[in-house]
Amino acid sequence: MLSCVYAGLRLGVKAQLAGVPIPRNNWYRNGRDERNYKVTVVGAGGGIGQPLSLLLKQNPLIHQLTLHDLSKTKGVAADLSHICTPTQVDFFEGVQQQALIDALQDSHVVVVSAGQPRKPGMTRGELLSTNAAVAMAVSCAAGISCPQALLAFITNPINMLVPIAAEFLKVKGVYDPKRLFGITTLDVVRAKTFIADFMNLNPAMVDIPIIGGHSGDTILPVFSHCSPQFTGNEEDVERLTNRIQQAGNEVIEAKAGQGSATHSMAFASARFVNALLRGLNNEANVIECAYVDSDVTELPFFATPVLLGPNGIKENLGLPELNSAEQDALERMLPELGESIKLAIEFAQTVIKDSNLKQEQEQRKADAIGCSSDSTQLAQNN
Ligand SMILES: NC(=O)c1ccc[n+]([C@@H]2O[C@H](COP(=O)([O-])OP(=O)(O)OC[C@H]3O[C@@H](n4cnc5c(N)ncnc54)[C@H](O)[C@@H]3O)[C@@H](O)[C@H]2O)c1
Ligand SMILES: O=C(O)C[C@H](O)C(=O)O
Repeated sequence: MLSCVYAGLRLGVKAQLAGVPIPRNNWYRNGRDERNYKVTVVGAGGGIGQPLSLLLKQNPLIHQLTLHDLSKTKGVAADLSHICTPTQVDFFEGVQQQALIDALQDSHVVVVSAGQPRKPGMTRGELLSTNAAVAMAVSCAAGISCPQALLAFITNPINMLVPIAAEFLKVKGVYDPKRLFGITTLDVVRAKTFIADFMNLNPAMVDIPIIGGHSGDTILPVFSHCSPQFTGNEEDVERLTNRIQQAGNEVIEAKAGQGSATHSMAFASARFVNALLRGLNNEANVIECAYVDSDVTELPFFATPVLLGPNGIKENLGLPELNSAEQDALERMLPELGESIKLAIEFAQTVIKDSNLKQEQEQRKADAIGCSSDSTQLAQNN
């Protein structure tokens, strides 16, 4: 470990002496330690969680990487801990909520990839019944252990789990719409790749906003704002839009029942987490598309480009100006996305009503207005 650090420092000094700029991402740069953040990965033993944790172990802003899953994190953590970067790795595992509460303690960022992936022929919406419990467990644990953390969900159905998480965070009295995210970066990563292929460019040169949500027609790439300008015709836009919208199925079919996208999602989510951390670090102009609490359309959640800062979302940059085909696509998608959000909120409210969380919420309201314990009891009985 130490020899790695010294080798890194030597390389850094040599590069400086030779007038070679030290790459931005090198963790040994200038002896300056900006490694300030604790990131917890929930679902860290899974297909996404493992490669995501590998990428985060190399992130220069993370001092503590905590892995949580029902099982497997002991081995993954031991394995990652041998990698010669200064990031400390620890793990928690087990089905008990306490393991999650302990894992999340004082996290700055929590990234959630826990839950089942689709099988061929399934829609993302069909994952709701199994994966809603993850949104509930993580939100409740975050409310206790890290109410200020940025919470970023990978788990599907993103369009529904983010509104569900918001409901549980509200019950816990810790909902901050600027700190809750559904990660849609994979759609952007795919769009950059497919457009770069078409235009014979390096994908790193391509940028395009993707708005809406994360499933089928709700994924809307805004080709009129592609940079550099998209050179194809209308048919090319239609064909590539369709490929971006269906790219999840492309991977699921190729994996033939062995899960959905994992490595590309690990790449996309590591990039998104890095953007959140750069925002926390107060870097300028950190912009990513994400599915967030929103007032840019009539829907309460919507993906748009957001400017990130020390408290999460600094500014929602809103809808880019749309051409008429994009405006039509937006109007077509709104009812479907709106219906998913409505169902999700109803689902969460039913669970809340049937659980003792409602009582907890009433108690907190009563405490806030300084009620006596007698009147609190009355409120609970009602
Ligand atoms: N947002 C996106 O763009 C995107 C992209 C790809 C996949 N996904 C979604 O990510 C999720 C995970 O995919 P995967 O391929 O990693 O699945 P996976 O089955 O390989 O891994 C999921 C992991 O979650 C763990 N888990 C399940 N319930 C848990 C709980 N309550 N607490 C802690 N851990 C729990 C499992 O033990 C498993 O290790 C799926 O829902 C998938 O649809 C989203
Ligand atoms: O397609 C899936 O179910 C996984 C993910 O949402 C994807 O877009 O690859």
